[in-house]
Amino acid sequence: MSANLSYLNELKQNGDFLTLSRNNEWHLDASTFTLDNGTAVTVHDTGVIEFQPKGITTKDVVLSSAIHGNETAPIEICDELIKRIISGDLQLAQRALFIFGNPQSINIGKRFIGENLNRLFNGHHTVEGVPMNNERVRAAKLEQYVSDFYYRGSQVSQRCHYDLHTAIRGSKNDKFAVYPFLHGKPWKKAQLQFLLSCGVNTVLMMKSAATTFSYYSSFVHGADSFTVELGQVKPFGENDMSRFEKTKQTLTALISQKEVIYKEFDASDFELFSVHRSINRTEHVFSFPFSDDAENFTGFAKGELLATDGQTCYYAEVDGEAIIFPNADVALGQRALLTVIPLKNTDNII
Ligand SMILES: O=C(O)CCC(=O)N[C@@H](CCC(=O)O)C(=O)O
Ligand SMILES: [Zn+2]
Repeated sequence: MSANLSYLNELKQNGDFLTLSRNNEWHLDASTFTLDNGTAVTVHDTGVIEFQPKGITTKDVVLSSAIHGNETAPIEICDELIKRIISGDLQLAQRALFIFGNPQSINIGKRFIGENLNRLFNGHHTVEGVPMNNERVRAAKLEQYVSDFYYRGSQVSQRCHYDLHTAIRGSKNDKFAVYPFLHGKPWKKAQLQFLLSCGVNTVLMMKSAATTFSYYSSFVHGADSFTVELGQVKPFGENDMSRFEKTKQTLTALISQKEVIYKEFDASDFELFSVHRSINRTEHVFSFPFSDDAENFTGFAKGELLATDGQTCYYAEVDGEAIIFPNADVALGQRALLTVIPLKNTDNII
């Protein structure tokens, strides 16, 4: 065995792909092996591991976490699933690709190292005149791993991608998902039912293209794709894992069952929002009038101040315009705030 693949025996023994990835922050040599139950395991790179069960599958499932390294609960969920699969405790019925996006940022407990990885997808990693850095290289590779995974699958399989995050602030609606812009295609009840089963009853419908991982897999690969916010960010060891039980069970069923039957769609189970606008930080002097502990989904009355960007003041345009992801520390040119309003027209959900 090549010296670089000396990790294989240990991985087979302990299934600890997370530690292996954290010990190899930006690169790990590829390798493959087969579990006793016939599932083929392929390590593509650090943080990127694929499972192909024996027999016919109907879904190609991508589960990503650590696109932001300090968002630990999703990392713990995926770590547990990977260990259960490698130990043989969890037998898969569907193809699955797990991604720990940014192992070095996990190690330093920060959102990112040099640049926010989730602003670099859909080709934004490679821009003429902008120097590459580790995150840009990683975003390009992650796109390639996802493309290859979907292309190797059956072209009639359902593609899905759940990019698991936790939010910086607390949220009135603790768990919520971002449905990437579908360019006029309908939203899917079946996906909303999957989210509900995960404990996510709040969904924000985006209305423009984005540079996020979930938008990339949705737009480029036609995947049913979401950014899923599973609560507030916490360091390792401080997550109350009982809050993620429904999510874990639903993800487990998704990859281990041939078919999963969800509850019938009922619009009253959900709080659906339409993204009203995105406010970017364009000036060094940028501030919010509310405190750091103001929660996501806090609503403002029409005319109330929402943000100040240099000389520009942004006021709520409609009663109840609510704040999502306010962050005054983003890089210049990036999104500092989303606002949402209740979704009025649900005709486009099939
Ligand atoms: O709480 C925050 O401010 C950010 C949490 C987070 O990382 N959210 C994602 C959302 C991506 C999307 O809009 O689909 C992000 O900001 O990258
Ligand atoms: Zn995040």
